[in-house]
Amino acid sequence: MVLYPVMRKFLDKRVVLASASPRRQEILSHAGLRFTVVPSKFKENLSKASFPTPYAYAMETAKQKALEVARRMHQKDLRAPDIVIGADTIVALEGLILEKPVDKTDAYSMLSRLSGKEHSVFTGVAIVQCSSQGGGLDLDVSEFYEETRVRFSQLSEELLWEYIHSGEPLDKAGGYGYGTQALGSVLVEAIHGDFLNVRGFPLNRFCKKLAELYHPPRPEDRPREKQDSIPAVDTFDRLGDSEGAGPGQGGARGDRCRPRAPGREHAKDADCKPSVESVPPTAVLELIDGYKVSKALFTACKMKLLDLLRDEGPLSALDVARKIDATAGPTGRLLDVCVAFGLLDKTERGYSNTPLASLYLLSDGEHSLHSLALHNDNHTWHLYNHLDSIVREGANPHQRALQSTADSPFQESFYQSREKLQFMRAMHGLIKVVARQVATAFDLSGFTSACDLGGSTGALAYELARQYPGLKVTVFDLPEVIEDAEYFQPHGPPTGQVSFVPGHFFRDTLPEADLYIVCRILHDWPDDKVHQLLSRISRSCKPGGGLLLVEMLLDEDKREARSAVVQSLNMAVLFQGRERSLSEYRSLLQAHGFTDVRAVSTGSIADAVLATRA
Ligand SMILES: O=c1[nH]cc([C@@H]2O[C@H](COP(=O)(O)OP(=O)(O)OP(=O)(O)O)[C@@H](O)[C@H]2O)c(=O)[nH]1
Repeated sequence: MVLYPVMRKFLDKRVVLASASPRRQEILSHAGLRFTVVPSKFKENLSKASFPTPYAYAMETAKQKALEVARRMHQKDLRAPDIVIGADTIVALEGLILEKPVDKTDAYSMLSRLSGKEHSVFTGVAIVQCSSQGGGLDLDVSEFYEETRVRFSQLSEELLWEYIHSGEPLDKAGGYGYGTQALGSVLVEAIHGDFLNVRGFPLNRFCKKLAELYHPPRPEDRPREKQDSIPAVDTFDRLGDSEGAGPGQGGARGDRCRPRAPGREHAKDADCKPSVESVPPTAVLELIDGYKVSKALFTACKMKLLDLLRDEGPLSALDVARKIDATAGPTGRLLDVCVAFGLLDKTERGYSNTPLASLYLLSDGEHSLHSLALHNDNHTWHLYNHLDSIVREGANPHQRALQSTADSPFQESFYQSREKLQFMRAMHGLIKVVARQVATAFDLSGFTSACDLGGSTGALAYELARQYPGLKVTVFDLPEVIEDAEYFQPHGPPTGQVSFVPGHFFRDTLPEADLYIVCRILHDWPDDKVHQLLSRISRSCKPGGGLLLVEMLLDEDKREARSAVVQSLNMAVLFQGRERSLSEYRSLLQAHGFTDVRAVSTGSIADAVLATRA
């Protein structure tokens, strides 16, 4: 699936990533870019002292990596790719440039320097546009860098060595890895900027750079565009031109047939008919096939194939089929789909789980989304068969049959059904993957008591308690939820910071707290119910108290934040709710006396919005 609209323009281009970094490959392929990996042979030995700044060094190294690949490919094939992307990530601390440690002692020296301090991570990126004509090679290089500030906790010797012995530091700039799959995240106290930049590739700025390179805005478009925005796909025309000016050669604008996303043609382009060459069908075909891929994932989860491969893998398709009592041919094909979508690795020894599957798809992992997959398969999937009638009539057939009293759809639809525990596990997994980012999005150390309304299993409450030892958190949820919350308690001795109180947030008195939290609750409801709940919170919240909303934020135009617009449709399918943009939440909050509304985008399944009771 192509996630970033700009990437679609590159589907028919030969794009090469001149990097052996698995993280760069992961970031770009998740964003929907199709590319071939050709690791650069450039020796990273430029003299650091000859560069005025650390980022100038990173940009030059990135450029040399990309140029080496472009030239080598041209020599070998007499045809260079269309675009070569190179990158280099470094850590800079007090004028010192740290790259990948050469061994454990080097890792120790880097990490002990970083301990207790703030440093910068710079990634230099070079985009080399190639055109080969008459045997020659024209190269047009564009470079940029991104900076992210990272603060480390004070690290004990024991923690340092334990981390070094994990083996993670050795292939990473500065000797540490950051991100949900990286152990090194435990070392990081705060981060300011693009976290993907720390992992090796600043995706957001990369897309903006592509926008700048391939289509500077036309004068008549300019007032509509925000300074910092990523243009939508229909502004990327130079890449799609089959003839005329090539990359870097300029060319008159507006006088050529400009391919646009279907349905987005401007009136004046009506005579420029899109063709299968200028608008390839790939994106539509991928959309048509999307459900097959989801179903393959659900089936792999339902058959516990990933658990099997964890316990007994690597296994051949035949062995897997024998062990699950299935037919070898289709089993192999199901496994191959999992390989193609990054869930499994396939070698001559057989199939095994990738880190992605190990972290999120085992049935019992700490961050398992296995139950979420099963819940989608067992419940949500069927509702989508009624999407047309939901769109027509405004509610799913389940809701219409129940004629639910508008303030208790959850009780009827999940918590009083056999699906209750699976639904709780699904939601628990979802919150766990974002809990740390939400808990640290703002400094909440000034609050001493918090109440998580509809806090379910306590997934966020326990994370808040971990991050803020002085904070006591009450989870307020329906009695039938609270009675099962004990199954989800984290391992280790209880600290007494988290307690559970049964109640209904539309009917019962809310527990007292300095900070109220509503995490993925408001999106379940239409505006009138949201007003009702905010008004109840506002009455309980003392002046100066806080309200932390955790929701996926739509962009203001509701067209770019893809997962949020899909989730918004999903809320209509499930509960007659919807996702909202920051300005919509701001007006709702202000209407109930909350001011100083600030938002932090986590880049994950929910963003964080903090407001203060005036
Ligand atoms: O949190 C993380 N921080 C950094 C990384 C990885 O660190 C390396 C940085 O090294 P470099 O830029 O020189 O890239 P290489 O791995 O050598 O690959 P090239 O072939 O492009 O030179 C990079 O892999 C980051 O992704 C990380 O993984 N997590």
